[in-house]
Amino acid sequence: MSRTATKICGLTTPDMLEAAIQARADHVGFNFFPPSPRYLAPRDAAALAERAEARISRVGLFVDADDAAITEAVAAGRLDAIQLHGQETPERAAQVRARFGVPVWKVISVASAADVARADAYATAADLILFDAKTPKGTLPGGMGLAFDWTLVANWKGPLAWGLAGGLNPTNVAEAVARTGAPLVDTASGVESAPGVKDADLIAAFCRAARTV
Ligand SMILES: O=C(O)c1ccccc1NCC(=O)[C@H](O)[C@H](O)COP(=O)(O)O
Repeated sequence: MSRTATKICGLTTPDMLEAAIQARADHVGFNFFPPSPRYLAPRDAAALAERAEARISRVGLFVDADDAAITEAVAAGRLDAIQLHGQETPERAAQVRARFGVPVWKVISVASAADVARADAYATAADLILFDAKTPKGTLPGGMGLAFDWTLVANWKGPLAWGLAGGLNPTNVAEAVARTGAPLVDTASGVESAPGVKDADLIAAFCRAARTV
């Protein structure tokens, strides 16, 4: 069985970045959605990206962003992948991949089996599906610390690589991996002491726990 990959999402400071690198996380997420408490302005992403270059993969998170916003962030954050966390259609995901030439991770917000089935439509449009919890109307589409029913994606045999997000933390991530077989796990609020404030010990504990399975 191969090692579970980890992504720490919503880093905003050099200390947080170093903590993720020290913990041997595989990816860090830069959040380019302005309403988020984890928002990173492109000029700040540039400084983090310089530190991160050749040390850890950088995934840029967007919610229904236009090409201009993605263009600025891809350059500033030296992005290795683009995570589409909004209502982007398969056509839009394919367009983003073609235009920016980096892998596209499409988030599918899950509350039912029908939501999981929506992933199939991205078979040729994206490179990875990230299953995350569906959040209540009027709230942020991610980063809310909400989990969904993991049995809906257990041992998912879809047409793409995949990962699991939503309410994962150092305490439950090993069980989540054991129960779903997720090859990649992603967390934001589960490794924070307050919204947007990452905790180095929690990041280390999360990465360690994800790899124990
Ligand atoms: O983190 C945010 O603030 C956020 C805002 C809007 C869209 C997505 C967001 N986060 C995306 C992530 O990749 C999170 O890791 C994922 O939603 C899980 O979050 P959490 O339940 O807090 O671990």
